[in-house]
Amino acid sequence: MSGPYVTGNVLDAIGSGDGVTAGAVGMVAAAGATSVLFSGCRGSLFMLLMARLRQSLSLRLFSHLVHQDLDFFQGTPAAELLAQFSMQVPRVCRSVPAGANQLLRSLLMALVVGGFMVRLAPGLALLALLEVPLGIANRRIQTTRKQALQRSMLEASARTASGVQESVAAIETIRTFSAEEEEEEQHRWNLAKELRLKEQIELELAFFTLVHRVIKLAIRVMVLFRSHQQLRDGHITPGVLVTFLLYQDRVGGHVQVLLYGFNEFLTNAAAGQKIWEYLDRKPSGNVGGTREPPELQGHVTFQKVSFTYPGNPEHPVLKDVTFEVRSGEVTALAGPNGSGKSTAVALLERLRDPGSGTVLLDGIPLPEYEHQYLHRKVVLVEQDPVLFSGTIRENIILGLEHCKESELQEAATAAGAMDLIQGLEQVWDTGESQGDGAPLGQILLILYDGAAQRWVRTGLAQTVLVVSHRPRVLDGADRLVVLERGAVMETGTPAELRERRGAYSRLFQHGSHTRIHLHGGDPELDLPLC
Ligand SMILES: Nc1ncnc2c1ncn2[C@@H]1O[C@H](COP(=O)(O)OP(=O)(O)OP(=O)(O)O)[C@@H](O)[C@H]1O
Repeated sequence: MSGPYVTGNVLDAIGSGDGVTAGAVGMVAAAGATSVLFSGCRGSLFMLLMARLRQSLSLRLFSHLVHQDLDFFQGTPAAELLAQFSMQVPRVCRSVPAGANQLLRSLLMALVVGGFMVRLAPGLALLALLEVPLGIANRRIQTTRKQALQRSMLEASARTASGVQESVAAIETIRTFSAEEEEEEQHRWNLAKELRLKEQIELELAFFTLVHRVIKLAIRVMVLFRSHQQLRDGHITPGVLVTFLLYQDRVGGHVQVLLYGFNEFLTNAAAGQKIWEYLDRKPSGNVGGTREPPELQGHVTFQKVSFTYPGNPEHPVLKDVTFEVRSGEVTALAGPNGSGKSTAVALLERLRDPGSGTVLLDGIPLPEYEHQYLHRKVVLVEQDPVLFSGTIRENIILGLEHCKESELQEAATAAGAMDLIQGLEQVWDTGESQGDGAPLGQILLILYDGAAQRWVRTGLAQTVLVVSHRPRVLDGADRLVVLERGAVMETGTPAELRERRGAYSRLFQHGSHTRIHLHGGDPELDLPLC
């Protein structure tokens, strides 16, 4: 801030014939050097701050999201969540602190420099500072327009991204209906809408910038005209005029930062609006209780359980369902497609909570159990195992960080997968499939298949609940629960139900157990759920 003041003094000294003194040159140099040093420190400190902020916001958002309920993920396109991590978090972390810093700095500079100008030449200062209210008015109109357009732009970008994601995810359906051209047309339309909005934003920006420049120029001309009179009348010296003009440039810059920066700051903070909404969102339902009994019998009871998916409230999926899964037994859940078997399993896994009724484990409602304890005790072996990137070891110990190496090997051996894995030591530790080895997916499928079959056969698990369409698996169970359209139709041993010739027998009548495999599954690979 002292730079223009020192420069003006040096000029006046030259003008009055005193010449340039070493002291005056030293002051100019010191003012410049100090300014350079401080801007360097400010820049690097802010880069460091932004990097840290980005890391911690990303981490907070991710750990908040993984605890949300499934309805949230069902109702939120994955592309929108990805966009938060890849675009919005970096944008907010880059622009918000930098913007706040710039605003504070410019506010301070504008106040101090404005004060200097008023002290140097009050009449000229009032004229020069006219730029502030005019600039604010111009900016305010622009901001309102820009914010509305940017909101539409964000929505349009999210629509384009989720359109691409949906098309990629449903490529088989698109191919089946030969709807490639419709998808292309839809994407073209989405892109065209984005482009139109972008053009409108840029045109408006150009117009309002032009208006601001014209205001600035007009004020500069008036200041020069007035300062000429003041110089002529001897109210100011040429040095004071130079100092004043240099300050006017600076104050103009800072006022611009205040006007434009504030708007920019608000826009960038608004880009983070979704992030704050996600961070504020509390998962619906009860997250978990505190019970961790040392012993479990494994007796499961569904007591008058009803359930409806929030996405389809008109269609109750489970209606007053009551059945037991007894400890030490293999109970099979049977029923035609869509009868609610997977939903019942989802309730037992607490992926969802019943609308009414209760699911009890050893007579205690599931929500009373501690979250991690429950998921260590109630284990789901899925038909299509999900593979995470990483090694086989990491995939097996998912959720069991403190699992010992010996336990890990025991589990793989019990599942009958150790021979395969031993032939592929690289995969076990590195996740890379080498040479002619089987791909990772195949190994884990065999691993899970083997584990599930063994549990059914040997009763390795205390209680087994099987969901299957395979007659061999159903007939091998101790007890059956037959669901139809979300209601329990029959329960009993396979022999009793075969004899009764009711809902269970209907399952095996010609064609009734043939599944339509939209996802390319194989009925013979239907695996038990445990
Ligand atoms: N996330 C969901 N949102 C809305 N409805 C759903 C959802 N998941 C399943 N449904 C519906 O709930 C009903 C029961 O589905 P569920 O998957 O539990 O049946 P299922 O007996 O396991 O069928 P399948 O033998 O084909 O696996 C079906 O009508 C299905 O369309």
